[in-house]
Amino acid sequence: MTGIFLSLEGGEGVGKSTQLRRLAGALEARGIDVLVTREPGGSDGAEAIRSLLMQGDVARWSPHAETLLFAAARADHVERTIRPALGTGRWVLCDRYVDSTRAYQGAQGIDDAAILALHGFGAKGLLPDRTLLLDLPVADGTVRAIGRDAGVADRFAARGSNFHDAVRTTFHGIAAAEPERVRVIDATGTPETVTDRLIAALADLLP
Ligand SMILES: Nc1ncnc2c1ncn2[C@@H]1O[C@H](COP(=O)(O)OP(=O)(O)OP(=O)(O)O)[C@@H](O)[C@H]1O
Ligand SMILES: Cc1cn([C@H]2C[C@H](O)[C@@H](COP(=O)(O)O)O2)c(=O)[nH]c1=O
Repeated sequence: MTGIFLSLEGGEGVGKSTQLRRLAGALEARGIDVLVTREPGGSDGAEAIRSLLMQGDVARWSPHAETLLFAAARADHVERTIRPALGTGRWVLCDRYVDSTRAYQGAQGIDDAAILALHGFGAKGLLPDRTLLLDLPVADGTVRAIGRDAGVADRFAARGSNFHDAVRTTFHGIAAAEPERVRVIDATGTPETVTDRLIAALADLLP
């Protein structure tokens, strides 16, 4: 029995965590056994690496070191959490995955082929069955995130709008290159409206 692997992607404050919870509820209401997880994190080792990645000065890690830390966290997460859950038939809903590395570390000059090679080694290349890319203008996501965090930004959110524009552009490039896996979801409007769009983008996978 193999479950379905879904990832939610997008920039800061677009509503991934909100939609992950709402989507999990909607799937459970259909009788689907769901595991909600996140990156970086999702296993004991990966959560420990998350603390290293999220705290401290913006320049704490070089882009190369940062990329390796994300890949190491993902390797542990996939091995200890994601594959076992999929193996028992559960649906895994993951808040960010390898496309975030391609977008965020890619925006710092890390080569996409190198990121995918690391992913091939660390996670044996596991990709989601469907990636839902929540799309919102950077300024709108920033307003949402500031409202949530009361102005306290982590190492990534603290970067400027040029960086976040590059992240959004890279996400769009991935979606254009892999339209079957990656669906762009308009993240404007109410949470209810956005959830309806997500469910529609999963119609072919639902039982
Ligand atoms: N559709 C929506 N309309 C208005 N506000 C929203 C909507 N969805 C989420 N929010 C609010 O925006 C803020 C950011 O949402 P959320 O934490 O889900 O985003 P995120 O994409 O997970 O952010 P990050 O990547 O920064 O962790 C929260 O305060 C949330 O309540
Ligand atoms: C998986 C992953 C994440 N990031 C960045 C993106 C975000 O700014 C943070 C995670 O914060 P969140 O509130 O949990 O979304 O980490 C990254 O740069 N590269 C990655 O692979």
